[in-house]
Amino acid sequence: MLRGYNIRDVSRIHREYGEIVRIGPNELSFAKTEAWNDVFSHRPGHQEFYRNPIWWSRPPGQPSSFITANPEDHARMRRVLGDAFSEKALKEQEPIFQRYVQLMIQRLREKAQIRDEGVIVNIVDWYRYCTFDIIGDLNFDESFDCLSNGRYHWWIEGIFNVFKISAFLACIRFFPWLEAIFLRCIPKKMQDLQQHYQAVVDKTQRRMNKGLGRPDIMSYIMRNNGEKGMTAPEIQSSMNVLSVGGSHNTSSTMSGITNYLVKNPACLQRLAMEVRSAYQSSHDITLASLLKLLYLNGVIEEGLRIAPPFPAGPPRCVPPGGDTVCGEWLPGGTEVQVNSWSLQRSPAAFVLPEEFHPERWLLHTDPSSIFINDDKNASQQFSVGPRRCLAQSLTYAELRLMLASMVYSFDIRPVDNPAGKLVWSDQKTYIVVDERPFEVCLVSVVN
Ligand code: HEM
Repeated sequence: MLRGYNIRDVSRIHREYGEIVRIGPNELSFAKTEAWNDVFSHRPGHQEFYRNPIWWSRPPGQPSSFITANPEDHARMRRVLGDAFSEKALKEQEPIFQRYVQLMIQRLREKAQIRDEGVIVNIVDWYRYCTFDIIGDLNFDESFDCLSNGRYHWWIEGIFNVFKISAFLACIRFFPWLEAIFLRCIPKKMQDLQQHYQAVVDKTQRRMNKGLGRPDIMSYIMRNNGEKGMTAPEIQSSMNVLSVGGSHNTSSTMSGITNYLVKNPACLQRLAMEVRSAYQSSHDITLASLLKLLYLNGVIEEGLRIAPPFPAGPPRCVPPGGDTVCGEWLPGGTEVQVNSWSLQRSPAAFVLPEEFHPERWLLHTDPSSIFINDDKNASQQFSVGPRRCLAQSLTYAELRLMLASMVYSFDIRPVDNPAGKLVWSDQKTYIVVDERPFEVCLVSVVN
């Protein structure tokens, strides 16, 4: 786990020993579609499988958020948060998404126009600039200004350390007595973590002081926060989680998709043709119109399947008293995970699972497809059940807008150097994919 190869190790164990394997003294991994329902969905007569505290504990010194709350508090918080991610909210928030995606395109065009043969950029950085600027605006009415400055805000640089520290803490929690000792040994890191968190507390307070004025995430939280609402510390801590989860996962998915598109030029060409023939001008690209672009939507589904930003799936524990998963009885407290990486690349679920084929998601246009029997329900990057991602529509909208705007405005070409040849699936994972630089050449298209 500390080497960052846990996902691939578990995947290898699944290939060798089957769909249900033991990966720790008290831990099972499932690579079976049925397990999504058994572990995550609400099953009448069954208790909820609780979030595994080894992975989901409150970071030291921080209050509980919707991620770490017990079932009762979680339901209360989810009620408050829910409307912020409704279709109505998304429509109102569209100008925020448009502003930053257009700014990303404008900044990249400025760079690309300097030389006819285009410009080489580390696209991982640019997608992160865009998604973090969007979430800063959506959460706090304060962009992180990465796109305008062309570099990371200090708060974002700190996040990549937080993932590694969290993975390390999770390893240590397997030996509970070690955690307290470890935390005492890294006072500087703990101070950084606290300073990082305090910045969100301050941003949250500044945004709350502005009131309900704009239809961002905070305005919905404030509007819904009646008598049975969230406390100020719960809101601050939840905004912290949303700032990280609401940006890093999306930019990682965009980088993964771009990596596979560049290596599959026929797919990239088909996508560019679909997008460029659908619009007269980049200003016509709206969230509603993007829903109609079938190939674009297939590319995104395939990207989420083959380059998942959260490859392990959310870890859970069997409730007290025990329960069954995929027909197997497990005692209470058994740690379980549905290993999305293994399942989404399983030959039992998908034809040609290691290859990038957006067509597999277009069956309604091609009933003779070789992908007709693919088990689409195996790919569940947003999870299922009462704790599934609240922002699925928002995320798809953001991915569609970013990807369509990129291929509308640029020819994206491969770069013949180590960063250009990055193999996406070879990267390490510390809870999320530990992305390396990935370089592409962008050539401006005159539309
Ligand atoms: C590709 C992008 C994303 C992926 C793969 C993703 C994945 C997930 C997953 C797997 C969960 C469930 C965790 C669990 O069951 O324990 C979740 C929950 C959640 N996510 Fe996302 N997410 C993404 C983007 C976003 C964005 C952009 C936001 C907000 C701006 C967001 C907000 C949330 C919220 C509020 C929950 C609710 C969890 C709960 O009820 O406890 N996510 N996400």
